[in-house]
Amino acid sequence: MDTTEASPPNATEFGRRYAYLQAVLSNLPQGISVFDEHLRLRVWNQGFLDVLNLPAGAVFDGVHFSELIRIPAERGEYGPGDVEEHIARITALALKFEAHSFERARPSGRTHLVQGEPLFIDGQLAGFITTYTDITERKAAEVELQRHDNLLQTVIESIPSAVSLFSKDKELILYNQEFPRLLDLPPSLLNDRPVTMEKLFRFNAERGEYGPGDQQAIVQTLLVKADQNQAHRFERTRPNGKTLDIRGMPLDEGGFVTIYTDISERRASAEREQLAQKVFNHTPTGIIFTDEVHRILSINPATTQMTGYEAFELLGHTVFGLANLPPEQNPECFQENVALRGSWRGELEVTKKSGEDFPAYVRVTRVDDPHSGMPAHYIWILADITERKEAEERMRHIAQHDALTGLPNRLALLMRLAQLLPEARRHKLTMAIMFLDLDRFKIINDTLGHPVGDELLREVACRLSKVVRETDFVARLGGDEFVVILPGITNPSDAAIVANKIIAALSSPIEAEGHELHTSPSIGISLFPDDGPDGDTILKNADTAMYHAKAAGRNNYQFFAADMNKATAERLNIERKLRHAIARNELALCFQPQFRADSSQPTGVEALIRWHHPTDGLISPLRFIPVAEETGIIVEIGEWVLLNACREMKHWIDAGLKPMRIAVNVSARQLRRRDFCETVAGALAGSGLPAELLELEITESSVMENPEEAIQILERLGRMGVSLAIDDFGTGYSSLAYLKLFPIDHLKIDRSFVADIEHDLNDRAIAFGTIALAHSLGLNVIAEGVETADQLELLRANGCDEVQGYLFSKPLTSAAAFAFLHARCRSE
Ligand SMILES: Nc1nc2c(ncn2[C@@H]2O[C@H](COP(=O)(O)O[C@H]3[C@@H](O)[C@H](n4cnc5c(=O)[nH]c(N)nc54)O[C@@H]3COP(=O)(O)O)[C@@H](O)[C@H]2O)c(=O)[nH]1
Repeated sequence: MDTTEASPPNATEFGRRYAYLQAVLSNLPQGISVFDEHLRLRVWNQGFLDVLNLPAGAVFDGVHFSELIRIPAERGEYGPGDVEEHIARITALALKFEAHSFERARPSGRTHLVQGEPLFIDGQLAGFITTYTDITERKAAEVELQRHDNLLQTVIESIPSAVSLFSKDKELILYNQEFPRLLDLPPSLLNDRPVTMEKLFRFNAERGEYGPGDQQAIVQTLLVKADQNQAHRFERTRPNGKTLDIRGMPLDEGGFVTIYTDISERRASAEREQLAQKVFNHTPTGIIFTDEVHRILSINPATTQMTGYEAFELLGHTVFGLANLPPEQNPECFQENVALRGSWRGELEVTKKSGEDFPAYVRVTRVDDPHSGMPAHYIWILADITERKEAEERMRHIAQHDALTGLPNRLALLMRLAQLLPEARRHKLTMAIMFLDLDRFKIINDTLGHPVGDELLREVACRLSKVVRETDFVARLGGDEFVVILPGITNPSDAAIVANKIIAALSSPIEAEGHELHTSPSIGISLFPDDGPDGDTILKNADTAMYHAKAAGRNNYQFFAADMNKATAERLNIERKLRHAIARNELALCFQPQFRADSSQPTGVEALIRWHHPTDGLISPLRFIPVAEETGIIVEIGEWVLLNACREMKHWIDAGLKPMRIAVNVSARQLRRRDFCETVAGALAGSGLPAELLELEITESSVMENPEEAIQILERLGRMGVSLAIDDFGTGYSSLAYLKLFPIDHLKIDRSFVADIEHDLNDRAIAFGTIALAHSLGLNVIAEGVETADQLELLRANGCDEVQGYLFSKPLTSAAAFAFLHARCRSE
């Protein structure tokens, strides 16, 4: 209808136009209704009646909207509930005159699209027009399409790969959830439609998915390939390490279906398998693959190399013919155990084809059947540990043996004791432990050098090992200390027999680096269980007994006695206190005068040390000098005595005493020190005493420890002007040959010979013989310990030159000695 005509229509024309309009309305495939602004029906067609299934009588010009909708409302077409409320609600909506569009399913089974638009005439609201389009068929087609789509989506979702479908225009039109997940495509990218192939290529190129290079060029190349519309398949490893298998298939109507499958695991397992095979073939470790009862199924080359067996020689045999289980374990128990626990590891002996055995570290691992879960196979891993075992053995030997002598060391001794003691306890056996120390070893080592000392120790070790039985045990603890264990002795005398054998074995001289050495052992013996319940105690007690053997004159043995420990404790106590004695000013000197035997004129004094301990009182030198010697403290004490004795005599001379000799005792240990002569020179220089007034008393035994060296030292001292006396003469074993060579001035007869000189003919013979000997060598003789006039007379009558003893004076304090000597000299 042309509505643009300029002149208004007349009534006829208007009627014609109205008829046209009615015809249009009647022929429209849709229903149509027009309500005015008061919701009164003004225009409608048959379609409107049909769609809403309204009786013809109910529809007339001016009927109100609410009257018309009452009909479907009463039929329940707006759902259950109050009819008036439905009418009021829908009428209120209509009164809003808003555009609307909705689909409504009718009871007839048909679906209508209801679309309403407000109607304006000359800019004024004039009602609304509603069209009712039957979309039943279209809906059905849409539903069917949707069903297909859903089906397709279900299918592609069920594919365990990512799937994408590009249209012939290269737009992404379909994909499953795996597609964005596997390719890490963000929703923002996929929701921003259209998603073109180029967009995806670009996105991937930018994030480096296709590797390095010019991104634009990469995208172009890919697009060119896509244009070729050919089926393709390739693998791509993504930057995240995942490997994808990508297959593209062109569609007949254009476009592409692409399937992306994650083959990372497949790839990795293939690589693992290859690697496992390489390991199997090239590892130096033996690998044996068995069935569930340990029958060999395959072996690797290393197993052949280790055992000498080729695979065909072992296949079908059980591993137990190769790897020997410990005797206490039988194969059945072993199998049960491994089946139960899943693995076993330990050391086994493996027998080679040659019959030889070698130690192997073995690990057995159960492999279960993946379906039944039952043990199906076992993997035996064998590592030849021969070298490790040998190295361990070497290390063990080094750790437990003394490098010098090859004897077991302290560690081995303790381990052996730990083994033997429980056995001895169980079988009620007696065991002897001998602690052995070499007499004079330190002197030999210090004076002749360590190589000589080492040679001596090696020879002693050799002799000890030969003396004892194979079942006995000899160890070196270090230095010159050895321990011998006699595990099963019947009674203590057995130990004494062995001790005597040891003394005899060491009595013959030892040749070392051109020196003929004489050594002897001091042996302490303790018995288990009598002398201690454990290894530590019996070792300690054997040591204590050894100390007593030394004190008893060396080259002997002593059995441990309980009271020895008391002596040891006292010795330790003295040592502890003695270390502070000088610093705490507890030491002092006293002086015993010496006289001419014929005229009783003073010839000098002997300086004697005294120790005034603040709580223990006066401690005799007989108690502390041996401890000082043994511990080496004597060196410091000796220097102190030397300096102070020289100072006293100088002080007395300065105070008016006629100059006379002062004798100072020197211990063997002092004499052995290389700087001894310098110490003496220092004392003389420090005191200002002339060297001729100093006499050093050196015991016979200390010069005889190393006579050759003693000669050199004594000669040096002689050249300095110091005179020398051999103290305690007769108690040791002086060699006359040496005595002649010593540059000495006095021989001092020990007081033990003087004490009984009146009654004991032997002592008398020794004393008189000493006087004669000394005189024949041009030496003066001084007798000590003269207590009686008869003793003096006997000595004097037999030519003794000088005397010292209580008969004349006891040792005196400095002041008393000065007064005594000063008075005697003045009266001369
Ligand atoms: N290395 C050092 N040894 C020293 C030193 N001072 C002492 N000693 C040695 O200690 C031992 C014991 O000495 P002491 O108790 O002093 O006894 C001396 C005299 O008191 C004692 N004596 C002297 N006359 C008599 C006597 O008529 N009867 C008797 N029963 N005893 C007497 O003799 C000891 C002197 O001995 P000696 O040295 O052998 O001349 C002793 O071995 C001392 O040597 C020291 O500073 N350093």
